[in-house]
Amino acid sequence: MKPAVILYKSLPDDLRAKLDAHFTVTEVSDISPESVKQHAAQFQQAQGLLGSGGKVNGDLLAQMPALRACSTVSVGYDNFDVAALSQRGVVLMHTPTVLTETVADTLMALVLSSARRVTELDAWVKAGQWQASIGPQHYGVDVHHKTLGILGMGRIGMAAAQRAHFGFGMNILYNARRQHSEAETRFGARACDLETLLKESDFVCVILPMTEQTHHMIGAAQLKLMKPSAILINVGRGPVVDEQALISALQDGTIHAAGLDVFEQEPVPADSALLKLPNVVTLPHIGSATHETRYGMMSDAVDNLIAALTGKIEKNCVNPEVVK
Ligand SMILES: NC(=O)C1=CN([C@@H]2O[C@H](COP(=O)(O)OP(=O)(O)OC[C@H]3O[C@@H](n4cnc5c(N)ncnc54)[C@H](OP(=O)(O)O)[C@@H]3O)[C@@H](O)[C@H]2O)C=CC1
Ligand SMILES: O=CC(=O)O
Repeated sequence: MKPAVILYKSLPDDLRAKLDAHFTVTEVSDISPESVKQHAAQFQQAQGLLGSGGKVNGDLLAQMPALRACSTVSVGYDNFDVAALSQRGVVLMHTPTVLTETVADTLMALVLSSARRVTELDAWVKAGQWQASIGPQHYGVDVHHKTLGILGMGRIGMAAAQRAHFGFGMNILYNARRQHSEAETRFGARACDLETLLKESDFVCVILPMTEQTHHMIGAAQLKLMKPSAILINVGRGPVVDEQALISALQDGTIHAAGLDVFEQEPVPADSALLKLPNVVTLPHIGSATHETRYGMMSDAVDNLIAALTGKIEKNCVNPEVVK
């Protein structure tokens, strides 16, 4: 008999057919308590869970006694209580690598659009306000040959450094837990402590996962260390930056501007002060959102679940220590 799985994300037809060939699939709209209650029998029997969004914690695990593997369509896994999964012997699979280059492109888009005021001036032109030659009040700041500080020199950090170094001749600083010799050799990147990175960077780029250690790693004190001309970019996770402190820093000129793909609450509330600031570029968490990359992520997530439940896990496992 094929293992039962819960799917909480719509898949393209070919990937859904592949999943159906291996599993008995119940598709649900989400994994909210209401949805779990509505499909209680299927959740009880499911050995696998595939999707993205929604918390997978002790409460959900209690409703899924047969669960053996989760497969998330994301690289970040802060929605999962990994300790609880590991304690139960449930493997967690994710989709690193396939999205790395696309997210680095998004980061550079935020660097360029915040420095050159692309979205602000686009709105200005479309509002019919371009009536005469522009003057200094519309100028931006240069990106090329400036200093880019990368907070989190992992897969995406490396891809961002590559773009900044070779494409824009930028100096690269980085902060991570360990030394990244490859970044130093290939991109001339310099390892430094957080304080030095904040003080010396023209662009501070946050590409960190959300963990207990990274929560509010950038707060009022850290923003004060940045240059008044500096721009903060966040493509990691919203709660790594204290959003209230960021709003104050943007309002009082502590820093120059920000480019944000992620927020403390998503979707960002419509009345957030961030949305009223002209010196902030906001995106709706689109780091990996291209047709090609989202397809690749879903494809990897399907393969990951097949490997975890019916084959051999060779990559993409968050908690390999539970694999028997
Ligand atoms: N906006 C979006 O759509 C997307 C956002 N993301 C986010 O980006 C994150 C990074 O992805 P990826 O590059 O693939 O992940 P990696 O695991 O490859 O890189 C994470 C980096 O963060 C560093 N790090 C982790 N904790 C700390 C800490 N406490 N202090 C300093 N450095 C730390 C790691 O340091 P070390 O190298 O020393 O281990 C590593 O360099 C994801 O976890 C996700 O949250 C990812 C994809 C899309
Ligand atoms: O935020 C996206 C991810 O893949 O993580």
